[in-house]
Amino acid sequence: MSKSIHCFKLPFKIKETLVKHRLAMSGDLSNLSIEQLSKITHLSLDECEEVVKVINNKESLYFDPASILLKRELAPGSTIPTLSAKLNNLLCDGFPLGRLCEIAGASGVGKTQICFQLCVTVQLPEDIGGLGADSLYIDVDNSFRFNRIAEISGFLREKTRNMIDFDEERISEHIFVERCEELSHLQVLVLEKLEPFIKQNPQVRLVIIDSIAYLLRYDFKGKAEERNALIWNMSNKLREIAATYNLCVIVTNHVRYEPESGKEKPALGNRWGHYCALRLFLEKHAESGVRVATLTKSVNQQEASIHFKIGPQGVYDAEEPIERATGSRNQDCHQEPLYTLFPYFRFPYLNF
Ligand SMILES: Nc1ncnc2c1ncn2[C@@H]1O[C@H](COP(=O)(O)OP(=O)(O)OP(=O)(O)O)[C@@H](O)[C@H]1O
Repeated sequence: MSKSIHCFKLPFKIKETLVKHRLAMSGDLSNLSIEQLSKITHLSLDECEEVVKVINNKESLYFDPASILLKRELAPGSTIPTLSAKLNNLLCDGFPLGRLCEIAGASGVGKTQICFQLCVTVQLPEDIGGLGADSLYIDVDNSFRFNRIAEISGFLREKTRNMIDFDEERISEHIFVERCEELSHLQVLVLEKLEPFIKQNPQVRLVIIDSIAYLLRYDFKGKAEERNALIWNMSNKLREIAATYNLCVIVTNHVRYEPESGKEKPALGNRWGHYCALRLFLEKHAESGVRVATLTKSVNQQEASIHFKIGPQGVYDAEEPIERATGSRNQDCHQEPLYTLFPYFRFPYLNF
């Protein structure tokens, strides 16, 4: 049986390299010679020999110590930042790799705008602390607009004084888009096609499904149990893909009115809420027009809210001061605007 590479006692750096090249399961290595492995991963022949030896030892059973997980969480480029410092702070520096995250809210609150912005910021180059990565956008409710993404990248190009290559054409080459109009298509995509695609495209570190609720709420013809089983299978697969390949999976979700509380809650039922590691709930106050993002679920941050705005650059900070969320890795981020946006960046003149 194929096991996660993390079940084997190998140095952290080697495991990270294997995962980066989408060799995250022992089965992925079974048909590769030491030389082929070295060619793909650029690990030395000695290192590849060690990998093959350890993986072929069927008796070995190993669990990563927490220190290794900590190393990964603190590594530069372990999150995808937005262009709102407050939102990044709320999320502990941005949307985390390795997790299934949800952005929920009513129509027009800004879910898609955040997703568009992340398709740009995930491409920030590695040499300045970004991921230099690609994204896959699964467009379920026909909301994908490249001209809006071009507007966001144009803003960044201007702000970074062309130091970062945010050329429209280049940006567009790093976003894969799949339009999905039927539930059966979404099902096949998530359960069967996504993982092979991720393996073939190791540069993809962000997968967006906008929205997961659209077809599951309105296109489902079967019984409630079948629908729940499908939601379970899809969320399980998405969680597994996020963790195995250390990428961020973001799904957007609609809201439903809950008569008991008189409030709007994320759709797809309470059980769905357990499946995501992080839930961000967006609201827009009808009278004031103020937009609020609330972190309602996180494994490492307390529940808190921030105000945000939407402009040509996508989401950005509203002026109101906010209380600092606990657990942020970047303790000085309130003093230095550059670092609030991109914690690991080294452009001293970037000031939004
Ligand atoms: N270029 C722009 N400048 C300023 N605001 C913009 C711009 N483009 C979109 N918006 C604002 O973004 C909001 C729409 O947000 P978004 O598209 O993210 O909605 P959503 O939450 O995804 O809704 P739905 O569930 O219906 O898809 C609108 O209020 C719109 O005015």
